[in-house]
Amino acid sequence: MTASIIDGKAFAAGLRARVGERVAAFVAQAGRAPGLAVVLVGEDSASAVYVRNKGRATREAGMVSVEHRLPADVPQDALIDLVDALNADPAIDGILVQLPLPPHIDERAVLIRIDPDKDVDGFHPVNAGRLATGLPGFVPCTPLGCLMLLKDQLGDLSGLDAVVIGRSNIVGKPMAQLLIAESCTVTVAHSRTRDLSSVVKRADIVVAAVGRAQMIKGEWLKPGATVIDVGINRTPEGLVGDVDFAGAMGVASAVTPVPGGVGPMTIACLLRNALISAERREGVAYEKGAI
Ligand SMILES: Nc1nc2c(c(=O)[nH]1)N[C@@H](CN(C=O)c1ccc(C(=O)N[C@@H](CCC(=O)O)C(=O)O)cc1)CN2
Repeated sequence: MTASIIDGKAFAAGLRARVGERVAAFVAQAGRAPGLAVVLVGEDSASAVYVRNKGRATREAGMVSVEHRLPADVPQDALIDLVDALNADPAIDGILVQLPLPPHIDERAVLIRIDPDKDVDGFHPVNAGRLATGLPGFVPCTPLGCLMLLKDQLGDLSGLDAVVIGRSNIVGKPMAQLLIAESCTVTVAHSRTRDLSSVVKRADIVVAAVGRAQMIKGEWLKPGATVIDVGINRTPEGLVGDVDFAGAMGVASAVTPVPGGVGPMTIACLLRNALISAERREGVAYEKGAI
């Protein structure tokens, strides 16, 4: 069996185009473009690339991109003051603080300060609670992108066995919540999970977000499984995911590649969340689930 490759780059391009069309409709109704503020602290080179790409994608979709670059030694209070100013700015619909933050800054203290209704990253505990209880809110971009790819691939997910490997607040936990909401039977595995290969073997859907290069082996998979690889690991051989891609291709029915799978969906979903935030804030009518 050779699996099909899930083309996240193409799917993300389609989503960005749909967001762009709806941004144009928003501008016609509201008389202004949605505004997205991105805050980068420090010099992390991967973060700098992601922030640049976010700014470009935001502008290409017809939105206003506001970028704030702060030095690596910025005091936490100054970062929080900036978040407060963005919360109060009526032209800003979405606020994102790029992670990771330097070690002297308490990430949670910063994220909790973002107005939940401008929290387009979906990391605020209020939005985590809304997701867990089925209320409308913002869903973190990477798991939202994974879910879109899964639904595009499989249609109705109800009743399927899903294993999420990783329990971070950014990917693993919200991914599990999204799959529960789709009526999957969900197992969350992590570094203490015993006999991980047997847990993975049961799964129709595998979402790997563990942060270890090529850890999930092809022979661990159930034949015909759909595999979503969230990992971005820089190795001497180049960028690889958390899944042994070649091995998975011989067993699974569909696999996301790295690069070109989940990564591009993260930025496309950020644009979607920023647009929805602007629509909600301006009371512009939108069709739920249409994007
Ligand atoms: N505030 C946030 N910080 C971080 C998030 C996030 O969602 N919000 N996610 C990641 C980084 N990230 C976006 O910020 C991100 C990661 C990867 C990609 C992407 O397109 N990856 C490409 C490969 C690009 C490369 O060479 O690195 C791919 O997979 O094809 C986009 C966004 C951590 N921080």
